Amino acid sequence: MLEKRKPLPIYEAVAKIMDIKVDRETEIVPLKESINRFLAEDIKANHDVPHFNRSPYDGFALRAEDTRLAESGNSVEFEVIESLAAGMVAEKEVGPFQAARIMTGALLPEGADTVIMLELVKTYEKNNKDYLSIKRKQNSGDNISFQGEDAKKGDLLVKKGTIINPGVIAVLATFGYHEVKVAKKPMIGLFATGTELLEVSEELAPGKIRNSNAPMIEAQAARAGAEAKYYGQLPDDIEICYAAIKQALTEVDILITTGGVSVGDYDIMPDIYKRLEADVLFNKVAMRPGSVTTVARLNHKILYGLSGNPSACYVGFELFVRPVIRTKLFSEKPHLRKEKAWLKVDFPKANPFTRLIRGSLSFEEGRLRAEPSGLDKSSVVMSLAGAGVLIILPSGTRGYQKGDEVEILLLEDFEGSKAPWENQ
Ligand SMILES: Nc1nc2c(c(=O)[nH]1)N[C@H]1C(S)=C(S)[C@@H](COP(=O)(O)OP(=O)(O)OC[C@H]3O[C@@H](n4cnc5c(N)ncnc54)[C@H](O)[C@@H]3O)O[C@H]1N2
Ligand code: MOO
Ligand SMILES: [Mg+2]
Repeated sequence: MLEKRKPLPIYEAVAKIMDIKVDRETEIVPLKESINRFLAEDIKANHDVPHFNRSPYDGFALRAEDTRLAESGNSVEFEVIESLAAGMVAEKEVGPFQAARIMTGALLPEGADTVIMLELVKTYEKNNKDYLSIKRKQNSGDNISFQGEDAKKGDLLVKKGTIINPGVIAVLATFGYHEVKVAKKPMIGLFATGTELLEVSEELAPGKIRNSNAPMIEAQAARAGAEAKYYGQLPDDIEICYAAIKQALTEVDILITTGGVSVGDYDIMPDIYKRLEADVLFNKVAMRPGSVTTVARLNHKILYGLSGNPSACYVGFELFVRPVIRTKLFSEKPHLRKEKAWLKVDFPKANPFTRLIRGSLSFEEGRLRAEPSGLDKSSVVMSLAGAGVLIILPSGTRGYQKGDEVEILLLEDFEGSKAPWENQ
């Protein structure tokens, strides 16, 4: 008689995993290689930005008080005493009725408190000297990029755990970070189990299928910010699997296997956990796909037994592996980001388990709509290609109708969420 498995609600399964204390390591990488890595320290402004008052326009820097009488019927004349390109420092102070020609980005000369745009002045020469006249009053502070207007020294700009995007790179460059302290990419061991599996490059044969889970998980790990160490395919043979898994556990702290976790004659992972004397946290989750997802602990190591069925494997990774990776990457929002959308189709069938439909999003009449990206079956691959979200359909006695508001989990988002699971 088969041992009866107790399905755990998703939030309990997630909580059990998140209770495990994981270590976090850091490393220093060149700024240019830091894209998509996770910051391992808060970034604070180590100086004001800009660190001097500067001109936002090509024009003339002068004293606003001297323009008091300038108006359309009355032009006021200024002598141009020097010309300032960006990067230059003025040699002269701007005195009464004097102006310095100035370019965008140049340090404002002493004495000047406003800049007038080149287009608004008339320039001319008189007695071998340069002059300008203006017919418009300026106020002190007009057209100046003030010191510290972008960032003040000491401001907290980017928090630890933030993914480094091109904007963050610009911030880091501004403050002189030619090297950045980032979280080390977690290394995750990976085996695909199944005697039926062919390598991707192999020709099809009767009863055999190509191994799509391993490359998929490698890509999911990369998307989450980790690296997968792929140990290869294993036949459904307990001795071979046990030896290979035991060896891999000497090298990695997180080990994923796919396949062999259900109740079939060749589903050997439960016996392997027993032999390893690993503590099985759960072996059934009240969700579909991925109900057979099994997670076990061996000291501080985590063993993930993801389903062999591709859609179940995919969902199991996103719900249970990704948040651990993101936690190791210092993220305070390690889970998939949760938002709301309207259903575009009916789901008339009630389900005893929460369903996570692989879906895509669109905007219609200003509203976010979600619809399945393919067949909603645990064994399918094709719906994964178009999946941008997981549509959450909580378990219960009723189905769902087109137009119902539902929660969705975003698969390709940089924000994440703190705790998406409440009672499911
Ligand atoms: N009597 C029962 N049968 C099944 C149950 C159950 O509760 N009672 N659960 C079903 C559910 S739900 C799922 S999901 C699957 C889980 O199966 P396993 O995790 O044990 O995985 P396998 O049996 O090894 O393979 C399942 C399926 O996936 C294909 N597969 C496996 N590995 C790969 C891979 N690397 N790439 C692509 N496809 C792969 C494999 O050929 C099988 O078709 O069990 C149900 N059965
Ligand atoms: O683990 Mo299964 O995916 O619920 O279909
Ligand atoms: Mg099986």
